[in-house]
Amino acid sequence: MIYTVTFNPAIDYVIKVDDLTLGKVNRTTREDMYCGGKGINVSNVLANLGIDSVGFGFIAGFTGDAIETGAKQLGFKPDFIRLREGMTRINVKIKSNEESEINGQGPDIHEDELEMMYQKLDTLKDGDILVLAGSIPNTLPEDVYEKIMERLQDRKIQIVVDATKDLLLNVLKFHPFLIKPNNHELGEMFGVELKNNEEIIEYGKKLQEKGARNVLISMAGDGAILITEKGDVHISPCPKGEVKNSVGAGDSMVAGFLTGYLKNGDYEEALKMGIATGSASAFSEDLATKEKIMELYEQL
Ligand SMILES: Nc1ncnc2c1ncn2[C@@H]1O[C@H](COP(=O)(O)OP(=O)(O)O)[C@@H](O)[C@H]1O
Ligand SMILES: O=P(O)(O)OC[C@H]1O[C@](O)(COP(=O)(O)O)[C@@H](O)[C@@H]1O
Repeated sequence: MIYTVTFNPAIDYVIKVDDLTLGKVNRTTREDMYCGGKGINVSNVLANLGIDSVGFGFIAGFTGDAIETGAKQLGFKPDFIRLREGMTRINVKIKSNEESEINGQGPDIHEDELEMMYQKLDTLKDGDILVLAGSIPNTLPEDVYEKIMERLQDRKIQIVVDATKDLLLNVLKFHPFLIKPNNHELGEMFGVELKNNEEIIEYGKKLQEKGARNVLISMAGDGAILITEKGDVHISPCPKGEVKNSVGAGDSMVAGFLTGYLKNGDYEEALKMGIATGSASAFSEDLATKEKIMELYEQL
């Protein structure tokens, strides 16, 4: 079974505003609301691709209720822990002349509530896949993903981590199966700006030296680079098209990669499915449908 963990789910409020002006009343020309948060997006797109998953995470308040109901409609099994106080965040994504995002910090998670998550994770078995994705509310220590991986290290569970900075760097010693920073996040981790593919590969390999097995670096409209545990480097462009909403493109790429990999363990196939799925989400208002993914896959 595939399990996704979203410590910090969100309602994504995606609005279009002509010529956003700070300090003035702006009016939207379009608004959409989606269940979001990185693990939830991965489960959503896996469901669109016909693959079952269970969504773990923390929810709170009426926005949390909406996430729980939404998950069932999206086609994956919600198994969220309800926090006793606070509110699942609403992340605002503004599409204007530029794209801007305001992501909330999320509700507090108390020690006993975190313990409930550890107990759920203790039920995972050899052969399961676990996706740890997204930020954590800022009341939690930056080593929480590390603690989860340490706890599971004796089981044959393939773990994917999609997070940034220390949350990601701290887990590398436990050899995650896959990590997926984007090129900017990769540069930030080392305090450098990466200007070309050679530099991206050089720094991607540093994450491998620190313990990651496969490193997938997404580069938005420039495609992605995969550095595999076998030492191969695959560089892939992505299809061209009209970008409608790139929120969740990275999460979609993770779902596509896993779907491709699960066919027969082939990394080139995984990358191809990852690219097609990421781009299918970027070219859609909502996340990728199977039909759109396969249309782009055929073009690659
Ligand atoms: N402008 C775009 N045009 C085509 N594909 C895109 C675009 N933006 C994202 N994608 C697809 O989604 C993948 C992940 O996008 P990216 O923006 O790098 O991830 P993240 O959302 O994690 O920052 C890319 O590798 C690509 O396949
Ligand atoms: O947990 P974080 O890092 O704040 O990210 C949460 C946001 O990321 C998303 O999952 C989108 O992620 P990507 O665009 O990187 O795929 C949104 O749905 C959500 O609002």
